[in-house]
Amino acid sequence: MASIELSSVFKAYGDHAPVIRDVNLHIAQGEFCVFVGPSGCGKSTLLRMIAGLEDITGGELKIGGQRMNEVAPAQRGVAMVFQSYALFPHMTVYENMAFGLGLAKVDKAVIREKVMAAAKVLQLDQLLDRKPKALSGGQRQRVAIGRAIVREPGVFLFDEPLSNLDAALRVQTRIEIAKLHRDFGKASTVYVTHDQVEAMTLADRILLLNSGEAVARDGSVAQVGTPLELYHRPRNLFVAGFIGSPKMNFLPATLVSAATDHAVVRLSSGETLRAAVDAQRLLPGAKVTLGVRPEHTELGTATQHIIRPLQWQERLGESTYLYMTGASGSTESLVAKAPGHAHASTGHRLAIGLPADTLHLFDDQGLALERRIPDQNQSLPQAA
Ligand SMILES: Nc1ncnc2c1ncn2[C@@H]1O[C@H](COP(=O)(O)OP(=O)(O)OP(=O)(O)O)[C@@H](O)[C@H]1O
Repeated sequence: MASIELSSVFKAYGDHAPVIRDVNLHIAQGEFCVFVGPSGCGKSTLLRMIAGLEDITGGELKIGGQRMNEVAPAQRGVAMVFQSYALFPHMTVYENMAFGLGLAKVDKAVIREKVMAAAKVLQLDQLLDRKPKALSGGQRQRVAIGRAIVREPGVFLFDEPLSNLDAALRVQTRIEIAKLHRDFGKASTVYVTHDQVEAMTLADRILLLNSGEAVARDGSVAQVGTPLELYHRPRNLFVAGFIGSPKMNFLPATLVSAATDHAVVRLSSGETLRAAVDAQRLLPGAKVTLGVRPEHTELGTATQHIIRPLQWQERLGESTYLYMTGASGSTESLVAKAPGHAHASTGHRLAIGLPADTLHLFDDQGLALERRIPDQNQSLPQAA
């Protein structure tokens, strides 16, 4: 049982540019925190620094209130589950799960009790005599998780544990990990993934790392927050573009008028739109970027709308993605998510509704203006 505290944590390999810059984060005991970001942003490095598998160049790491920078991995009270499973091929499932406890000289009867209990939870009890090569990918990953569970660590660290599984097994194992955390939720968990669906569904809080934009920001924190905070209130263009699939549409625009509860902007097509944001810090004429998620567009003219010709459509059954080209004189494209029964012919001019309270607005530095929207949580009524 342990909290994790990262203070001004920094990592550089030799003379190369830092891969982690100034990360400050407090993960409460029992919290499930997901590190997410594009390939190469440094999320595995940050996890490995917590595990003790990478040195910390600067700053401080505390686990359970104790400084850990110089403490050996085995003494940190953490258990790590790797993408590659890292099972011993010559040992059975039972021996793999018992190995760490054996090293720690735990009594054999106690080891047996713990391994059998974990095997039952993970539905491995019929497979204990098998060697890893006789298991499926999903079963191997369950053994790797079981090996971590039996140690009853204060901190669980997961490094892309589902990457080697096929799509269906990923979903199933993701749900199993969420249930395990709910049922044994005293341990703090840090989970690294580049998959935003895993991040959204598993996390109490997400830490998104910058990458690929300005080099000076690589490896720094883009935003920390609950999954819905990052989705509804992304702090900047990078976060807005990373969270959500298909990605948020970005349309260049010019500010026409600004107030504390709305802004009016003109697109390069000449169309004007109102956005429910606090725009008082900007002056009319400012260059801005309007953001709208494909799933928040509405077909038709019932609300403020823009007209765009249809270029392409993808019919998925449950929904249809409509890909529009820019209006004449503009190059930007737009993706709208429509109901599955919707379809149109290429070249048809469609009215795409963009309600004011679904829009995001970013200044010329890419920073979001605060949205003036109601709380996005809606409690469902309970059936009698
Ligand atoms: N031993 C090393 N020496 C020098 N650079 C390294 C070393 N290990 C990692 N890096 C660099 O550090 C950066 C972060 O790597 P890291 O593996 O943490 O990224 P990641 O976000 O986990 O990416 P991925 O999702 O692709 O695994 C990368 O640019 C990588 O090339």
